[in-house]
Amino acid sequence: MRLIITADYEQMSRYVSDYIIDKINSHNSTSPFVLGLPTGSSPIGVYKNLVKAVDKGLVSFKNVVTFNMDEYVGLPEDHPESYHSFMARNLFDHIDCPAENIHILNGNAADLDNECHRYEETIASYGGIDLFLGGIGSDGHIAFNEPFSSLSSRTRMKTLTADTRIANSRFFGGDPDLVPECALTVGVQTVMDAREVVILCNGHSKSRALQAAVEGPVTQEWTISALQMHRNGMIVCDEAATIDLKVGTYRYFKQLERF
Ligand SMILES: N[C@@H]1[C@@H](O)[C@H](O)[C@@H](COP(=O)(O)O)O[C@@H]1O
Repeated sequence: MRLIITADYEQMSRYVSDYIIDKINSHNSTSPFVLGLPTGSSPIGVYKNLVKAVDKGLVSFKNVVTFNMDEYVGLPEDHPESYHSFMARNLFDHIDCPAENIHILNGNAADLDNECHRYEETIASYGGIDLFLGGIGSDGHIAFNEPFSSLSSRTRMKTLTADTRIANSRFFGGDPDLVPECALTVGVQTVMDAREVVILCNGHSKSRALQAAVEGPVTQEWTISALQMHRNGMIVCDEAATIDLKVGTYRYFKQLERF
C-alpha cells in the first residue's frame, strides 16, 4: 500500500485530482475509463479541481463511466442530502460526463436486492472498475461498509451505525434521527475488485482510522484495512490525519513518497 502524506486538504485534493486527470488522459480511448466515486466532505476539493480542469479543457469525462459507492434508502432522489443531489451539485452538473454514463444506486427501488444485484452486473458489463476513489469514516468504514461488515461483501443494503448517523447528522440539521437508517452500498469486495483504489483521509477525526488502515491488522472491525490486501491501493492523507501513526511509520512514508 502507498501512503502519500500531503500538507493539508488543499494539497491532498490537488494530488488526487491531478492523479485522476492523468489516469483518464492516459487511458486507451477505445473503451471507457470506469471510475468509482464517493460522497462526503473529503472529495469536495477533488471535485472542484476536476470541474475547473474540465472548464480549462485539461480533461474530458465524455469517455468516462462512473459508479457511485452508495445511496441512502428511502430518501427521495431530489432531497438535497441524497447522494444523487450531492453528486449533481458537486460534480455531474458541471462536467461533460454523458448522463447515461453515470450510475448511482437507487435507494427507492421497489426491489432493493435486485437493484444491488443489477448494480454489480452493470459494473461487470463494463469489465470492472479501473479506479475506485473513496473516503474513510472515522470508524474506518469504506462506502457504508460499517465495522464488522464482511471483507468479501458485495453491493447490498446495510443498517447505518449510531456513529455514522451522528456524524452525518451535520447534513440533516444536526438531528441523527433524520439521517436514514439504511443505505445501499457497494461491498468491500466490490471496491477491492477495482484495478486501483485511491482513498482520501484528512483531518484529525480520521487519525485512528488511518492508523488502523496502515499499521493495524486486516480486520472486519476496520473495513478500510482490506486495502492492505489490494495490489494497487493508495491512501492520500493530510498531516492532521497522521497523529496516531508511529513516528517511524510517518518518517518511512514521508521519505519514500517525496513528490
Ligand atoms: N458513505 C460515506 C463514505 O463514503 C464516506 O467516506 C464517509 C466519510 O465522510 P466525510 O468525507 O464527510 O468524512 O461518509 C459516509 O459514510
